[in-house]
Amino acid sequence: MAGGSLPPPVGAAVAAADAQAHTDATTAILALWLPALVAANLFGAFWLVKAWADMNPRQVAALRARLAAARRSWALGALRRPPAKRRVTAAGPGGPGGGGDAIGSHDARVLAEALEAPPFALEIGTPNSSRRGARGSGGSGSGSGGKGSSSGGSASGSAGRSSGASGGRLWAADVRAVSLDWRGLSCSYSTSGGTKHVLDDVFGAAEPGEMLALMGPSGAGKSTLLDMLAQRKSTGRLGGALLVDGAPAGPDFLQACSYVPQFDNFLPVMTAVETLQFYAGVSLPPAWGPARAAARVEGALSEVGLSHARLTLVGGELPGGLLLRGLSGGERKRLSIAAGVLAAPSVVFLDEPTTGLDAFAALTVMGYLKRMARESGQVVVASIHQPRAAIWSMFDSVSLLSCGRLMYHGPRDGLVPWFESLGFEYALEAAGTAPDWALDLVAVGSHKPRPAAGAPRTFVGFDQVATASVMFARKWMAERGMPDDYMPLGGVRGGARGGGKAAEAGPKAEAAAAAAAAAAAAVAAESGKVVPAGGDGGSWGGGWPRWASQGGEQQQQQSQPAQQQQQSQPAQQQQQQQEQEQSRQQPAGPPPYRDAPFPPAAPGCLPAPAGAWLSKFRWCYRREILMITRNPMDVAGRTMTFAWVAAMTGALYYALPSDPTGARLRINMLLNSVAFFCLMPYLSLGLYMADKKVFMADAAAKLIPPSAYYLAKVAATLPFQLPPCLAFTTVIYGLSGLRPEAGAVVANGVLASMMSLIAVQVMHACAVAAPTQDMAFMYSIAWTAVQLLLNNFSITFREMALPWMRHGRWLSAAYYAFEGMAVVEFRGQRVPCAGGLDGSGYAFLRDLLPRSHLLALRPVQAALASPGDGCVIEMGAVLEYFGFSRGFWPSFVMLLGYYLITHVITFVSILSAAKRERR
Ligand SMILES: Nc1ncnc2c1ncn2[C@@H]1O[C@H](COP(=O)(O)OP(=O)(O)OP(=O)(O)O)[C@@H](O)[C@H]1O
Repeated sequence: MAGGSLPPPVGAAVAAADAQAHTDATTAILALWLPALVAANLFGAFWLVKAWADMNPRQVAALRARLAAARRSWALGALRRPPAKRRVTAAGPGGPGGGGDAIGSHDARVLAEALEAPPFALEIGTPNSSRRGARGSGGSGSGSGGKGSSSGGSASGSAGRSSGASGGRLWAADVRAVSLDWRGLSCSYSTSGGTKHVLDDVFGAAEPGEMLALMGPSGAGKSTLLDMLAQRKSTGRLGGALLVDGAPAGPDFLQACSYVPQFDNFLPVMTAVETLQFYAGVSLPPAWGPARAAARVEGALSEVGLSHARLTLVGGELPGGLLLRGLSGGERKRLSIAAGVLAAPSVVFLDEPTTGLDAFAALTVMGYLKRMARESGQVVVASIHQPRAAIWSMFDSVSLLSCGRLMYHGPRDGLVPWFESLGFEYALEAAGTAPDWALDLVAVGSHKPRPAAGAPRTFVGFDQVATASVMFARKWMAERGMPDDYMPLGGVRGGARGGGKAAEAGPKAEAAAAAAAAAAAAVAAESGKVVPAGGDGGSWGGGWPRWASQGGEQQQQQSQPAQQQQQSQPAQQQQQQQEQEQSRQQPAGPPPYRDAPFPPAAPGCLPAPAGAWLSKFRWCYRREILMITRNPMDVAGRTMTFAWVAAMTGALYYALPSDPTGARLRINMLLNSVAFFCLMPYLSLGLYMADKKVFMADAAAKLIPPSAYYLAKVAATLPFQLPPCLAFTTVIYGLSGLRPEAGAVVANGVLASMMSLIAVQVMHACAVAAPTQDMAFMYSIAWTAVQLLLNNFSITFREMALPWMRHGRWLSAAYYAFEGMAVVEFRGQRVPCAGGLDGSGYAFLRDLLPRSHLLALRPVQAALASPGDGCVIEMGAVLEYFGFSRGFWPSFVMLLGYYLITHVITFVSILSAAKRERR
């Protein structure tokens, strides 16, 4: 900047007034920033200590005990003697606190209990037969199937509360025993390569107290089948029927079953007991009341052997990378199971419950499940990979899949005999355990070599798999006296499938079918043990078993080539209506499962019991509070970061002068603080992404209505979002010495808070709407760029050459906040200039008008130096330059509208995320 000589200011009165103003401003500065900074740090420190205390209950209990002991000693005057050392533990209602040793011995005890009697030598084929007898359903045996399936569904409810089963177990008395029967389950996807069939005509059944293993090579369709049975599947073209006690599963089935995912979504910062309390709160009927729910929680902890760890954090990685020590893998899995069975479901589905566990932990977990099924009559269906012998022996029955086809369903001990009957040889020494052998046998794929001469034979190719599945279907149906019209269809349905590959119609498929027929004939001829049954004996090699209740037309409908199946929607609807009409006119006959849409009811449309919404809201709110306050990076971290960045920024702009130079710096600082509010919420993006995962898991389990979740989140987070922002703006305001009027301080704080809330909300919306974290970053960066560029500062809207770009102001919350804050700061503010321009102001004019001879003239310089007692500078001129006119209220209303819109966008994104399948 060019220098310039400045005549000395004149006017003693003006100088005195300036000095007084300066003193006042300094007082205002000190009155504002110091308390704000101290308060922010105390606030952050409080939550930091609280987070530590909440997450270390044992240490806190020990500390308290020490303090109490010290107080007692002091009271007794025995301070001189050191108190005797004693081990202090946090004894909770579930039992005394324990260390790692206790966990091991406890596991061993629980395992011993689980193994104590029948589980490893179970009666095959008729598990829990005494229970079924007690139910009085008189027909739910696995042999009934089809028409005769379990007609006594309603009676089973009460009878299922087997008194003998309870044995003191908490959930046993509340479990309503049910039998399941699934038929013709199919799932296919439209892919770029054509229709991909991942499940085809899968059937099966499970009885109360039965433990069923879903097995198959990778990609065989286990998870898909599990999801369909658990009514969680929402993508793909689904077909088939699920019967519960002989009747098509209704919406209430969702409430009667629970699903334990492979990977839980527990919050690392919650203890085991808090986690179960939450799940009890959202899954138990409100009518239970707190006392009964609490008893159920403690009982469940004790059932799965976690009483000793009730106060242990779940642990794991917090968003941001902080690792919390917590439950071991096996304990976590048991907690998952406890959460799944809290509401005493009739059926428990588990996706790979042993994956990731060591051998002993896996055995312990399966031991719990076995005992639970045996004692409470729950059906337990678990997908499992290569179970070790001890675990295998706990299962009553097994469903073996390959390439989406059912290879076997039935008693565990029937698996080997079935495949032996097909001509495959099982030798324990060479093949390992039965499940290992069966998996090797049915796994097919391009990389599977044909067995060498003399080596044990296995399936090679999808065609053999398809053939064997047809043979098994016939055997299964025949054994159960299923309707005669259940026949494999003759001919080829246009698709050869294998290893999850998309089906292709056409000559290739026909060739495959021919090969299948040949292979089947070879297998049958070689073994000489299985003779294809049915009227179309020669055609089974390429055909598919089909459920058909009304003869040929319906079979035809299902056996159409893929392109014919994709009829126009109205035509399909018309046909469905006709079929429904037909079935109504025929009172007798097979159950109308074929007409039942799958899933039977729109997920998430369960009638919520009265008071359930409020109760779920309360539990979600509680969980949110724990999540926020226990993560040191959340409330505490954010508040302190805001406060210290504010202190640094304020120090940069310390005590800005009230002159034209000061005006420029104030404008810069206001814009910087707005930009800061746009950037700081990036701290929360990871938190929101992690939170979304938790919500989607709960939504998939239909545990929490999105509205309850969202409102609870807003209610819990809002009070914690405001303090950091207020601390930031107050510290900066004070240090820089902005307009020292109470109204201006409040207005600035409100506008800054709105800007901060909007930015945080935008991050939340991006996290929810984006499918991945990278995409969420892209969305947020796009928004931030708009805020930083379109705020009327570096280029004003009227200066933009492209007029349409000016409409960008509607997207810029930063613009409204900046405008409002600038107007609050400058409107109506007059700075006395009786003392004349100071050196920098004069130099500024010289820079602005370098060639002006006027400024060099002595009279002009004298006038600038001493313009007279009435001289004032109108700071509002700054606003005119930027074209700012909206004051506090219009800016506030614009920001409020913006904020509400971001909430609407977030909520709509949450609704859409809740519908997405979580796989
Ligand atoms: N949305 C989808 N679109 C296309 N194919 C899909 C889709 N979801 C699943 N699949 C395919 O369905 C097949 C079966 O998947 P599924 O997860 O049920 O197998 P799995 O037996 O559980 O496998 P794993 O043991 O490896 O988990 C796989 O080939 C998979 O690629």
